[in-house]
Amino acid sequence: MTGRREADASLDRATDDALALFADTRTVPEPGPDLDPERQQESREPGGYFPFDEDPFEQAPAPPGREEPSLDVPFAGVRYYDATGGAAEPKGDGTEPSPGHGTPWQEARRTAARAAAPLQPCPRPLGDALGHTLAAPLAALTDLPSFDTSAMDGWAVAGPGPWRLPADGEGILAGHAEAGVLRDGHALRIATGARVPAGATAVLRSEYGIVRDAGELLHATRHVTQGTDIRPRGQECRTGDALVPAGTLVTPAVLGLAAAAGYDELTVAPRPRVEVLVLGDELLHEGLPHEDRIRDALGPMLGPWLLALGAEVTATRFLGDDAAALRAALTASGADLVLTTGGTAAGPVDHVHPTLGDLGAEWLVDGVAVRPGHPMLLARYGPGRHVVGLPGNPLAAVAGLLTLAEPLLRTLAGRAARRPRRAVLTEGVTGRPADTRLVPVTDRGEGRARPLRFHGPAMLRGLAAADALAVVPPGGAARGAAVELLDLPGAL
Ligand SMILES: Nc1nc2c(c(=O)[nH]1)N[C@H]1C(S)=C(S)[C@@H](COP(=O)(O)OP(=O)(O)OC[C@H]3O[C@@H](n4cnc5c(N)ncnc54)[C@H](O)[C@@H]3O)O[C@H]1N2
Ligand code: MOO
Repeated sequence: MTGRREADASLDRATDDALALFADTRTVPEPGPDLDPERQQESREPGGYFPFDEDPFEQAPAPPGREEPSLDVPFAGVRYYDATGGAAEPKGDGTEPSPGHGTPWQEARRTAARAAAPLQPCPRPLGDALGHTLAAPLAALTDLPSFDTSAMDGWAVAGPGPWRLPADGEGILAGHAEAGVLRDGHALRIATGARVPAGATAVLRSEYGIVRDAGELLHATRHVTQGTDIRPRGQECRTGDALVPAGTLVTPAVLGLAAAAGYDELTVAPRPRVEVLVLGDELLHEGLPHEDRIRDALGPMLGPWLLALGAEVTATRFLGDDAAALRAALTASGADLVLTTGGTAAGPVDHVHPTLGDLGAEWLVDGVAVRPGHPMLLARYGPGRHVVGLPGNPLAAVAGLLTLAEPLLRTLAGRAARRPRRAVLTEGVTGRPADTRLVPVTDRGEGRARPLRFHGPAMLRGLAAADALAVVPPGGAARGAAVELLDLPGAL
């Protein structure tokens, strides 16, 4: 235990330094638990239980026989596709890029962000604007408050006390102000939010006043100065002030502010329309996996995440491994973005590349130097018609969603880029020299992120326990190195 505490203390000390030196994350990994998916443990532990003082997601070396197959072995017969369109046959002359090469991860994200222009803004009623992006700055249509307002229940007073009260006990309620001038030396009951009458110099809270002389005179138990407990007109904003900039996501708070500032509708970028095409004959949509068939894990995941990314899912279609159906669905789609899952590699029924090639697609990103997810792709197959191909392995698909679909949707929806979040790793992460790694991590607080087990490309167990994906630069990162975190859409 002492050793662990000392290690934590030394990590704490390292945290600030490492965050300050964030740009330099390509530190050599220290020897430590091995997180390389090629060698990582599969998802079972003997008995399936963990002692309470152990974290079930703590890394552990892979027991023999449970390793994932190595990705370092070049594939025989793999087809490579050029970036200019169409499918290129393997040249077979040894000049093909080795699997794992592709567009560098950061460049792929930049390309995706620049692939499209923001959609045409449109007005939306407030009640229908949540989750959209403001296409114009929200400028106040009124001063806020729009009149001098009492901040407390009590009395509006004019000049120094004691003050004379009206014989009939009259007062002012919010929304019921009578025009009238309060004369010096007089007071009037007032409610929070009511308009302060002309002539009033302050509001005396009810707990700071005593009424004497048969209800005729008000005495203060605290000193009140000019303006006490009055919210002056325009205190929060003046008409025309920019309240939030264009590109802001319409949250419940933005809706409230817009209503307070006088809006009935907002000018927003429409949600990009996304059609999801789930490929694979092996997929089941209910019940237990059986024989050689498995449950579709992507259909249920992508819809909610796309919504959280600002998109509207117009349809989710299950096409099996049918090239003609894929071609027909792509051709018929009117979506801003078609998202396919599976079929991006070079297997006998991997139809995504050949079909896009047949449609004359322009390849914007064809493979990314990232693990998992390297076969992901982005192509344009007509004006304003984009397709992101996600690999079939579920964690690889999520890597593709956040690498290519997220920046493209952000641009289409006119959303401002978020400031990258950073954290230092509590464990070193190994990596291949040319590939960025995206590793599920939990947020340990104070800028620390703990890499999780069960992060193989075909696994979702680590991701389901994660707060974010850590972006580990090529070559890996040492314990204590600062890395960027990609928030998972559900946790935004
Ligand atoms: N010759 C090569 N083979 C493979 C390569 C390669 O470079 N050359 N890359 C491997 C990697 S890495 C990945 S990732 C996958 C990508 O393959 P595809 O995009 O073609 O996907 P599929 O082959 O259709 O499926 C892969 C895997 O994922 C399962 N899957 C598919 N869809 C779903 C779903 N909706 N829910 C759950 N699981 C799904 C599928 O059954 C396969 O097990 O290619 C490697 N091969
Ligand atoms: O490693 Mo693959 O790229 O499973 O995604």
